[in-house]
Amino acid sequence: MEGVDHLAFERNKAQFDVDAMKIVWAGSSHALEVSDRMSRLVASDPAFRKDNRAMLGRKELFKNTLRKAAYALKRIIELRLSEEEASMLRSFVDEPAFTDLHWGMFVPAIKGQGTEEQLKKWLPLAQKMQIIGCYAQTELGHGSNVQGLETTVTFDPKTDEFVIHSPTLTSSKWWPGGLGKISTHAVVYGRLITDGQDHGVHGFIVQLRSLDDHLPLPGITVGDIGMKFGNGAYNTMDNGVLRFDHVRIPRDQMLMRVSRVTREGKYVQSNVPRQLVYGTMVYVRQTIVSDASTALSRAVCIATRYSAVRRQFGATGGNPESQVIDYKTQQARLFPLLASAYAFRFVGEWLKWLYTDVMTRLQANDFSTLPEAHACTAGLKSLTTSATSDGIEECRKLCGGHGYLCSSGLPELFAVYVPTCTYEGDNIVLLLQVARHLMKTISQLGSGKKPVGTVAYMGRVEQLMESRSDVQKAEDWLNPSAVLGAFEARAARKSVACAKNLSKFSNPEEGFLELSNDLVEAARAHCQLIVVSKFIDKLQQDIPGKGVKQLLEVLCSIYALFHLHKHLGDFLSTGCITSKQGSLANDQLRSLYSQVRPNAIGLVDAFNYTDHYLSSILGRYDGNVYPKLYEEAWKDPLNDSVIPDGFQEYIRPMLKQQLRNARL
Ligand SMILES: CCCCCCCC/C=C\CCCCCCC/C=C/C(=O)SCCNC(=O)CCNC(=O)[C@H](O)C(C)(C)COP(=O)(O)OP(=O)(O)OC[C@H]1O[C@@H](n2cnc3c(N)ncnc32)[C@H](O)[C@@H]1OP(=O)(O)O
Ligand SMILES: Cc1cc2nc3c(=O)[nH]c(=O)nc-3n(C[C@H](O)[C@H](O)[C@H](O)COP(=O)(O)OP(=O)(O)OC[C@H]3O[C@@H](n4cnc5c(N)ncnc54)[C@H](O)[C@@H]3O)c2cc1C
Repeated sequence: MEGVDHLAFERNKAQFDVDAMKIVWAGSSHALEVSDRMSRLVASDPAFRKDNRAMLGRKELFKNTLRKAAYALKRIIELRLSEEEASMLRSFVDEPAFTDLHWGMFVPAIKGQGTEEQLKKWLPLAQKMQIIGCYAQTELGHGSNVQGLETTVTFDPKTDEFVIHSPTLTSSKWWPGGLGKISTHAVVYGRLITDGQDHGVHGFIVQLRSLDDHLPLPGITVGDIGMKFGNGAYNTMDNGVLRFDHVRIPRDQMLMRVSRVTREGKYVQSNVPRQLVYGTMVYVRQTIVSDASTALSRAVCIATRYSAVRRQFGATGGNPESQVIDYKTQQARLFPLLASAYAFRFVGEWLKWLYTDVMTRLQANDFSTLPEAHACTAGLKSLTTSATSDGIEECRKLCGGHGYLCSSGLPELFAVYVPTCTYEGDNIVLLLQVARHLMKTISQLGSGKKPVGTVAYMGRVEQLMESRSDVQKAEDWLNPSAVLGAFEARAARKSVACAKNLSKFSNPEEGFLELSNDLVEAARAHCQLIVVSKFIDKLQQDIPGKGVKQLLEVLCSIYALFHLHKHLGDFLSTGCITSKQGSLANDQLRSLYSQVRPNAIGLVDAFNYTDHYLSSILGRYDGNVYPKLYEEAWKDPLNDSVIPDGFQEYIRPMLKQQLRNARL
């Protein structure tokens, strides 16, 4: 029935102030107001329609993305939107596009690695979109190992230029988004060579295409790398290939904040650490953590609403069948994902703070927190994107057969989301970076250097190696200090075990390779501890609204106890808890799921997503699923005609032949 809220009875069950929770989710009343306004603006404009994406061929799909990007910019200018509003509007357009790389990587790379002079020259051009840029780091043969890049950038003192060259096939730039067809410029990473000396990888601003006719400049070969996973999905993006044949750029197009080359060809390093060349990745990894909460909450919103609509079995005495959300197994799969979405939101908020703090310190030449920022962004990017990818797929399964339909919104969400496990650093490679940080922290404990930030607990390692949980009854697990104690002890013990095993190797690098699986597990345990502790920290804040804080406490406990249950082997084998305590945690989880149940719809409504943004019939706000699924089926191009193309040509003759054979 059109106009009827089929989920109203669920909404009436909520025991908390949903509007207040919306503010907590958005981060502030201001952020909620802006995101609400921008999402409605996009949803109400037919130019941003996206329900036909899965049906479009690559060329049509891509052209459509270009149209939307140009139209979005036109609206941003017409409506005089602020940077914050414009960025929100682009995110609600919800279609991967070259603009993501322009705003998300090209502009930040210039901002982070350019000198004042370079900022003055390039930023206005990029900000007004008079040029369009991408981030060209990865090569056909080299992605994770940035130091292994082959592209050469050789200084020619005669002309005061750099000569960029792709010496081998494997040195071809491969993957950069926006590069394939649209970008006019790129920040290109290559090995800087002066006077025959290789100074390692540096970034350079390079013009790729003419601003007059958009043709590649001399010496440049550029194109798209081809279709990617899933129909529609990430194929709106022109991931590209790029080769240089001795292309010349002026010397002042080297990004020179970290180091520079003088007119005479002398290589001069500034006082900032070399790792700042990797700064753009740190920035983007931080944004990816917040985006994880957005992607996961979308999937959870769809699966939760549909689980309340869907009924199976249990019809007794003329009553309808049971809502599948009432099955304990459904709750045990769904509610930890709901809790994870909130957990990632808050750890994302904290990571943004950490990043901003590091940036402020860098301005004052304080580089002390850079290793912590690198380890946290790398580890949390890895943890949250892996969990979100798995979570989206779990949500698809939670929706049964209908989840497999494109109109559920889940296949496309998965296909667009899953490469986050690879881009901006493969998730295993990044966890190994965290492990290095942990091993270094442990190795420095004896020197009296006090660990700070997220590794501060390592300073209590002796106590944590001995500690025993004092949980005696299920409710004791609601105590944040019981949870923190267990997670800290597990993380510390896993790291210490790795460090002890590493010390048995005469060659530490060999040991690191041999023990890398254990190191990855230790890094994961450390990252889970960060998520749990930042959720607990969030709850120390003043959170207004009836029942809001109480529900967040429930979700925090679910996040922690679900992981304790899932990784029980870790907690038991390291002796942090007993098997009895493990089973009490499980008892507590069941009770927590029951507390979430009446509030489940309210908790996903608090994400404040429009139907346009969700693009899911199963996740419709009004729960009017069946009539809309039925209606949608008839829109499929296969249903344009009763008899499909190809039937007369192939199937009718085949049928006839088979009938003839049968009569013989
Ligand atoms: C339904 C439809 C839904 C639609 C939704 C639509 C919404 C839009 C969706 C999507 C939009 C997408 C927008 C985003 C697009 C992203 C595109 C992706 C871009 C990319 O992938 S860019 C390329 C990224 N590449 C990588 O990440 C490479 C990974 N590798 C590395 O980072 C490094 O090589 C390394 C860290 C693995 C190793 O480096 P290296 O060998 O130099 O280092 P080590 O020797 O190990 O360490 C040396 C030293 O440096 C420290 N270090 C390393 N990295 C950093 C750093 N980044 N910052 C600071 N410090 C660093 C390291 O710890 C060592 O320190 P110590 O010496 O030990 O102290
Ligand atoms: C959709 C998408 C968009 C992208 N956009 C851009 C872009 O805009 N700009 C850009 O420059 N790049 C981009 N990339 C490239 C991306 O950054 C790389 O693919 C990523 O960094 C992973 O590197 P790789 O492909 O070399 O993987 P590999 O390193 O080859 O990984 C292959 C396997 O080897 C394993 N492995 C590698 N090294 C180690 C190790 N040391 N120890 C243990 N295991 C290891 C990995 O875990 C993985 O299982 C994009 C990629 C994708 C998929």
